[in-house]
Amino acid sequence: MRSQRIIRNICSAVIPSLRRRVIEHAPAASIAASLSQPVRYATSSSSKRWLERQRNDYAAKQAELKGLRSRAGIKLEEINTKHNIFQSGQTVVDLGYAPGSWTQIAVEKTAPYGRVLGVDIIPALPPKGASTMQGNFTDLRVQAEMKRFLANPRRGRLLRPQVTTEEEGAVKGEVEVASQTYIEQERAMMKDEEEWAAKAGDTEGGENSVDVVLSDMLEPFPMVEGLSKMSLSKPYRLMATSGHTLRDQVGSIKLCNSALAFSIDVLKPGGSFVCKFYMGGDSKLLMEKFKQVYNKVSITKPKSSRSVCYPSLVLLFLTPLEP
Ligand SMILES: C[S@@+](CC[C@H](N)C(=O)[O-])C[C@H]1O[C@@H](n2cnc3c(N)ncnc32)[C@H](O)[C@@H]1O
Repeated sequence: MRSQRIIRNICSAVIPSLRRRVIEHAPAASIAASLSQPVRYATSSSSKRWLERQRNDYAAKQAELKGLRSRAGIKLEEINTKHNIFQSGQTVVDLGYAPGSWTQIAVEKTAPYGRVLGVDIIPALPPKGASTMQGNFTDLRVQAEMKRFLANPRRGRLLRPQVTTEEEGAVKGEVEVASQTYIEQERAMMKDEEEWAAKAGDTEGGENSVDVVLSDMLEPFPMVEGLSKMSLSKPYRLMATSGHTLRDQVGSIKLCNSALAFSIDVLKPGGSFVCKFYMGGDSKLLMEKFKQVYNKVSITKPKSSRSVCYPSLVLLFLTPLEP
């Protein structure tokens, strides 16, 4: 009886939903067994529906074929095909990058000399070729750190071309890369960053440093389950939407306002801003703000966007910025 009570207490502190579903009627042994089997979630009827939908979803299949971390990357590809946002060598900032498929697309489209900086409030493995920070984007100290990163045009950028084919290797950099060890390359990069930090002092900088700002942030919802996924390779996904339309719209618009202010600070004239938000509520007001700042404002709903109970729109803003 005592051991059952101890386990019950641990469970109630860690996984409230399990407490409700399992503990009330289960003996201690089966409680322990169920704790070691998070697969439970995958067998619920909503998870089955989700798996079924993923199986029949062309964007999910495409994403899997391309090795993307989620189907969201296919939406960004569609937007890029339509509006031609990315060029090789650009600097891209991805706000709310986790799990990382927009970042993956940005890295691919700006290769080999581009640089991509992702920021997210949850921990997630940085996609290959990108730099990432973990923090709450709405915190101005996090934004200051990002601006300091962006101010140094060499930071986060591959200084020498990646040798991918024999032909490319023969053109540039092959001898230099081959003659340097990994440690030597790391040391050179650290020296460069130290010199830059000494030169820049405490200033944030970062104005006119970014070609594309992406924002796919959604207002996080408090964690209620899924804590077992809290790892770098399999991060816990903050629940994206709460199911309460107005709450989600308000949260999404708040994050867009933050991203808009940041984009004004860092975007180069002629740069682009891609921002997702839920239409409704104050979104008309937000649109007016965007129109005051950007020359061209275009609303687009990618083919691969799922139709949800209220329309989720991806907005594309093309500059130049007004003086
Ligand atoms: C829909 S997901 C982004 C998916 C991503 N574009 C991709 O392709 O994989 C939204 C992300 O926004 C992040 N987010 C929400 N609020 C944030 C904040 N204040 N600061 C940083 N990230 C935030 C969430 O943690 C979540 O990972």
